[in-house]
Amino acid sequence: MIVLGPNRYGKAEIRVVRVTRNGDAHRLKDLNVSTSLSGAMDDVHLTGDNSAVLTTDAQKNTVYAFARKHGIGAIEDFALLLARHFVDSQPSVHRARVAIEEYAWERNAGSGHSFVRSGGEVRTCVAHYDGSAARMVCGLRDLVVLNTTNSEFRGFVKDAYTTLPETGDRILATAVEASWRHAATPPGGTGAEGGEAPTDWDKSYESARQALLAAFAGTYSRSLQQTLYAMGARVIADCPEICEVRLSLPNRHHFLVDLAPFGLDNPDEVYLAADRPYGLIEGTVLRDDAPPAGPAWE
Ligand SMILES: O=c1[nH]c(=O)c2[nH]c(=O)[nH]c2[nH]1
Repeated sequence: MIVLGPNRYGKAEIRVVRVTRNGDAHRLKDLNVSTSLSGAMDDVHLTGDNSAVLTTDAQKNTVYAFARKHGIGAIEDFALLLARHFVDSQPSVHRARVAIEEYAWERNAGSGHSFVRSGGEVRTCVAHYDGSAARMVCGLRDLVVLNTTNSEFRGFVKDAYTTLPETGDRILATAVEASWRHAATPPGGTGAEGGEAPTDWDKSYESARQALLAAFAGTYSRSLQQTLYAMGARVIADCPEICEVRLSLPNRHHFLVDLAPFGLDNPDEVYLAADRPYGLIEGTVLRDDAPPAGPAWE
């Protein structure tokens, strides 16, 4: 017997730039939106009957039309708006997943209409909606951070292949990829179940980001693993609306260069920044009473 397993479909990477023109002070939102729908799609796959299909082309058009009609505030609100629309307007669509990346721009030279892309950091969110519950995962990637001290690494296993020397002081650097889960949001609302509503997604994002940065800077690190836990725990402690944090931290190794051949010492001043291979440290930090994640991470 051959059967159809889980399936979904949508439009990936819909690039939308929305300009809001308030007099001379323009605002810019630069997004990459991916939609993904699932539901009563068995016949589409099994018999070629497309009557349940809301085309990926229409999904793309909806993103542009909603950008015009509703504007774009916090990406989380835009993602929820789209996810709810697809499920609530189409009987064949039972679940929607809307993922958004936001690229940040800042004003250029104080101008109202000139912008400069800021940082490398990208803000992310993934909204899920199934007609009754909405789930939100927010996050960021490419947040590059570096400590010039307060990082050691020693006491590790020494097997036949271990050559790494122990160090009591090294550079610790990483490009943070983090995502954090909010509790389920009720239909029609943007808040979290249990009264701790992230009604202001921008504020919630900013406090999670600040918590990650503060923990990275403030932790005396005995390993990147320990720093990872400190960063996740700080987000959970500082942001009551967040119940789970997942982190992926590439260890951006900085090796002291041997300058002895040139008759020079190197008292922790000149490093080679290696790009690969790199250690990849990943982990999840969560409240022990976190509600079930459902499809939030899918
Ligand atoms: O913080 C670290 N964790 C490791 O597991 C590891 N492994 C390694 O070679 N260097 C490091 N650094």
